[in-house]
Amino acid sequence: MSRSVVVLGSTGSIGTQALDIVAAAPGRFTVAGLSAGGANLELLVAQARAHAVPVVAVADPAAGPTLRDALPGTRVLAGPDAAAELAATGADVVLNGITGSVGLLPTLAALRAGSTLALANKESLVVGGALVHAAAVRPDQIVPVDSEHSAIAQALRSGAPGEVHRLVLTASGGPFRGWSAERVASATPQQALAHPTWSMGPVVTVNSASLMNKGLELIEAHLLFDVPVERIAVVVHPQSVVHSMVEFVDGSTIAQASPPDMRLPIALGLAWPDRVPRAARPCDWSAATSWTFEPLAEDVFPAVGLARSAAAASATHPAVYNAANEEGVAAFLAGRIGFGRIVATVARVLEEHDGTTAQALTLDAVLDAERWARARAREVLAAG
Ligand SMILES: NC(=O)C1=CN([C@@H]2O[C@H](COP(=O)(O)OP(=O)(O)OC[C@H]3O[C@@H](n4cnc5c(N)ncnc54)[C@H](OP(=O)(O)O)[C@@H]3O)[C@@H](O)[C@H]2O)C=CC1
Ligand SMILES: CC(=O)[C@@H](O)[C@H](O)COP(=O)(O)O
Ligand SMILES: [Mn+2]
Repeated sequence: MSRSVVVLGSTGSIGTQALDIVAAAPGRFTVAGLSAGGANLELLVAQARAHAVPVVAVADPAAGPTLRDALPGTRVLAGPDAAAELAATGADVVLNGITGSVGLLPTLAALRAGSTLALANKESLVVGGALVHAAAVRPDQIVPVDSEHSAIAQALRSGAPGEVHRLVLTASGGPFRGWSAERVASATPQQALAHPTWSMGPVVTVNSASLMNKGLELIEAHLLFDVPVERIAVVVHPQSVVHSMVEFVDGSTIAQASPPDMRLPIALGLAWPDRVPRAARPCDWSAATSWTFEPLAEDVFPAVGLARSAAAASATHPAVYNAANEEGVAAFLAGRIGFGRIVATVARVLEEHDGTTAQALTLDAVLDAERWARARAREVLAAG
């Protein structure tokens, strides 16, 4: 039977690839809804027409009338809550491909509605933490789409939870691998946006360059697989073919390998636990090739260490880690600050955060921490 799928962030890198997968597997999926920010209405309209989508959501309230004119017969939701409203409609699968912690409420809404959450929007899990788990109404409701976490989920099929010794996240190292700290500090947006192996949206690409992406992924892995951060290692693998590994207690390591192509983990996220035939090309074993692994230069890239400290500090520190970074990335891409100030600002704001002492994390506590971190980061960034 066809699976109904809602795609949040349909006009982005994850969203467009998800719709490619749906189009390439006729009869397997039905698109039940699309959502976007509103920056690319032409594409959103074209997608809605191509997939005969019954509901479209857009964050920009001013885009509502344009969409209603262009899509007669389609229900249009417009405004900041539109994505969460769409996520709550009870589709079989909600793919969250929104960028940033603005994806938190849609993530919670999808889980509460009982939909399988195919999660690319790692920020919502990192900032929401225990809240996200508490919103789930059944086990295994969250299926990772992030390539590393998809790799780990696949590798975990090889053993029982008690047999897992540690998780090993691979990192490409980004465009500044091998650079000195001084050189990294003055990198330009153009340099930061030139990822060596993946073509992705701008925020995750800059996060890869600063290794903040790997810090977020460390916390994401801890939350998804319930493995303490001390038992999650990060290793640099510049080819991005081994997407991560699980080391078992007997010394066996199971790795997942495929050329860097998000269509594979997206397809698996939509079809989990099944695989979609020909979702992506496999490795070519007929050509000579080599895979290399090296330690992360933690002195040049402190972001992963900061994530370890944030995860240990309190339940609201991860939200602060992410919010300060989102502010830093926006300022960097707007040309207001140098690259080195992104992570320096995250470190400073984390240090100043009091953290929650409450037993149970609440949504208000997360949103308060976010608001405080964004305001404080803006002050620090403006002060120069
Ligand atoms: N791209 C990749 O290969 C990978 C991405 N990820 C993660 O997936 C997520 C998406 O990344 P990516 O696709 O690269 O990002 P993009 O910037 O390419 O796309 C972001 C999407 O989110 C939409 N959007 C922005 N704000 C809102 C909002 N308030 N409500 C609804 N939609 C909104 C955008 O719409 P509009 O076009 O209107 O702005 C766009 O469709 C991120 O969390 C990223 O870290 C994880 C692994 C790999
Ligand atoms: C494709 C994907 O999952 C990205 O999150 C990827 O991880 C970015 O690569 P690096 O962060 O390892 O450079
Ligand atoms: Mn990733």
